[in-house]
Amino acid sequence: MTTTFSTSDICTAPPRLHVSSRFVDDVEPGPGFPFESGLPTSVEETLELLPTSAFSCWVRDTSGLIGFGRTLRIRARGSDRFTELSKAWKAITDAASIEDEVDLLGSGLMCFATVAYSGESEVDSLIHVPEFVLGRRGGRVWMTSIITEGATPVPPVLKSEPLRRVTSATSSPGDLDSSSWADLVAKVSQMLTPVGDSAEVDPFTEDSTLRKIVLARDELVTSDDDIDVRSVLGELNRSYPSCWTFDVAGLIGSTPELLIGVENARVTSRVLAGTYRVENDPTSEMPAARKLLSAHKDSTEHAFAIASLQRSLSSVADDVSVDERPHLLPLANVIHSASDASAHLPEDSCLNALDIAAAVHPTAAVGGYPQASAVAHVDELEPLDRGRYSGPVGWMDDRGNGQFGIALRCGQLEDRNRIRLFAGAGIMPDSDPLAEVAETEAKFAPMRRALGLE
Ligand SMILES: C=C(O[C@H]1C=CC=C(C(=O)O)[C@@H]1O)C(=O)O
Repeated sequence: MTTTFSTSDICTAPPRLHVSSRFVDDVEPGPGFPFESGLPTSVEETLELLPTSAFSCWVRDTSGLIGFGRTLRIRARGSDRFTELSKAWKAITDAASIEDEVDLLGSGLMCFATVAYSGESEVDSLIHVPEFVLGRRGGRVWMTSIITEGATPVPPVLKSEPLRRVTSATSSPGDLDSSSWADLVAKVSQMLTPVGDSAEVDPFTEDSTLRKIVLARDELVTSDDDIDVRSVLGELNRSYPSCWTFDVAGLIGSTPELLIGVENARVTSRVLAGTYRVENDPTSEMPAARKLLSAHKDSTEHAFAIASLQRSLSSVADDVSVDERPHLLPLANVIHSASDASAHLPEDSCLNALDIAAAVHPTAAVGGYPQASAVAHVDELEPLDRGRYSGPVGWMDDRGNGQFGIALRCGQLEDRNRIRLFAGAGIMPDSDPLAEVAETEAKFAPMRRALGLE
């Protein structure tokens, strides 16, 4: 049974969780061995072992965390959603007893989390604590069990069930069709003030002139049969191995953008802004992408995204450094301009990965530039509630470590056979509305393909 708590319930009476992590790749099949037909050797084989619903996932290439069963869920809404969830998580971790023979990133007590983009959203932000976690990192496989004090642990025996590809999906426009969205792009680009060709972007400027706004659109995909989420995740992981493929509370996707990673006080982030649409093959189109992404519109858009991260990350971390020049990140559907950043948490910092995500959200990749004025306009101009799209999605542990991606290239499951897809684009003063529509089409492509639509 799933129990969803408010953050105040948790802080008033934190449940005592018992946590145990052990390796399962050196255990002989027999009593206590969790797999009916041997240790899974790939992400696909692992997905086949899961129930068709009620699981969570954060996987990149062959490493990651897959949770199933539910020990508890915590929800929050409004502008304090980050602080409230973080406080509740700290209360839980303080009360927990943990045995962790694995001691790898993601072992021990952990939770998955997904946070709404806006404090105005009517969608819950959630922490989800699974009953079991299968982890794979550095060639090792482990299992964690997380149970509430007094509950009897029932060790699982996982049976394989083939993934069912989605074959009967159809799509329809969401809140705005593409031509109304193009009209909105045209209106918004008129509201923005260009910067000069040679202007440096100063991260610490107090200038509030509006330069960039990210606008999103949605699309509804419905299928005759239930959507086998395991199959969607398998497709995404296979086609986008360098992205973080996730499913948390039915928010499913594969994001190329790491908002924040925290590992033993080292903070990392991957900033993306500037997009080239791949026509056929990303490798042969790299020169064309380089040309487009180094031109004024995309290079300024990228500079805004870096400036915004530098400013917000400096408020919580020391030694913030960003790549001197962006690099190209080729994916099957698009090529992005990307910069990697790193920083260190001060020794006396008691912030966890969710706190750091809160400090940098929303970046210019999903809000705009400068942050405060852009965000107010997004809420006012967009007719849709983004829900958890473009918010932080990922996991964290009891030591403050964790990884949060920006929930992009994703959809929110609304029913067993219905999912709402989201995609957005950074609008600049010189944006061409039809090119921005085409860019969002390219950003829908990973989910559409995984749902059998393209
Ligand atoms: C808002 C999205 O992408 C962002 C991330 C990378 C590049 C972007 C761009 O070039 O506009 C967007 O800022 C999305 O995928 O929905």
